[in-house]
Amino acid sequence: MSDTSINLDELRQRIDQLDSDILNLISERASCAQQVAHVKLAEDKDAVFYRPEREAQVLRRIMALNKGPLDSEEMARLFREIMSACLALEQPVKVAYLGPEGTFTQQAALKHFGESAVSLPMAAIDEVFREVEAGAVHYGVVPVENSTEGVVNHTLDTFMDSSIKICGEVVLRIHHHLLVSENTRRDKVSRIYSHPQSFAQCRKWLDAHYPHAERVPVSSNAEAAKLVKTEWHSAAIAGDMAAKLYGLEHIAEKIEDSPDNSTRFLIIGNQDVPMAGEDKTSIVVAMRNQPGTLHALLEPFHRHQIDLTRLETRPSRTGVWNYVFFIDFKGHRDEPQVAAVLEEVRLRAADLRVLGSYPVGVL
Ligand SMILES: O=C(O)C(=O)C[C@]1(C(=O)O)C=C[C@@H](O)C=C1
Repeated sequence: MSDTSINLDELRQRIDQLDSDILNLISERASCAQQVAHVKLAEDKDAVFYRPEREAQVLRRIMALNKGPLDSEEMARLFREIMSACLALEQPVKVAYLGPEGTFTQQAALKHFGESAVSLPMAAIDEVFREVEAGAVHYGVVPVENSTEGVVNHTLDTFMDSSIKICGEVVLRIHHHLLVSENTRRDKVSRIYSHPQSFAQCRKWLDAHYPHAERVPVSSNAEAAKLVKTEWHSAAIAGDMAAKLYGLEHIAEKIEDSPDNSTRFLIIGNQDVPMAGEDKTSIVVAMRNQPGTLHALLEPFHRHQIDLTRLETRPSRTGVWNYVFFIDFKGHRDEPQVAAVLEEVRLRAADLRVLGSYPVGVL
């Protein structure tokens, strides 16, 4: 045997030993999580098991401690899954998302909660809200804005009629691929299915590579992937989850026009989340229609040096609310400075509702 094979055996023995150590440590961690569940139940019989602020702290700490060679995001993803499995021991978490199966929203749900969460597809954004409000699921995941296409108005509008809270956010890099089935004649693609937003995000690429193919908009990327299965001359634009779900092959990868195309999703639920250390707050404010309204609304943020991360205006759907503003800013409602701003804005507004303070997305 050569030297290399002796080294290989030795290295594999070391890996086996390390795996046994990791196994024991993960089991010990899981037992700890089980004990945490008992403590929570002893304190409150309706205890909430999922703790977004704690999860954010655990992941950030791991990223800060990591010395490589694995990069910090990769390491955090491994711990994400360990924590997901630990939470499932305490209570399997049920999450509704904007379906069907295979959408980017499902990918976002699993990125945030890990693979041990039970994810349930819903046909529409309001159904996700309803399921959470009714207590049929613990949390919901809905898209709220895309870096290329802007805000998802339907999600914002649904907040106006709901008492639901925002418990978290997750940002997903969106990669679109041109997909075909094994029966597709790759040289004869004359029709492409996708969601209108995906067509918009891949327009330049399509104009350059498939200028003559018919572009057929459908309700989701996953639906597009499903349709392609049965048509020999069609392709779909969709993401990895849909490709895997329907067993499709890639003709071209990452065809989005903007290399940092990403979508932000909100985690909605019924709980107020304590401070994690790096938080955001989302509010909806109704202002009277009079000169200087926007200045009056924003001035306290400027004076208290609070960083606004998003401002959207939506038409009010009642007579009293002339303008409705959705505002996201850095900080938690329990921080004195944020509480002071909220009080000032409340005095100037016709109405103000805090949709939630929650940890800034970690992964
Ligand atoms: O610290 C807790 O409250 C736990 O339940 C433990 C734990 C973990 O595995 O670290 C699991 C689930 C929670 O969402 C947060 C953290």
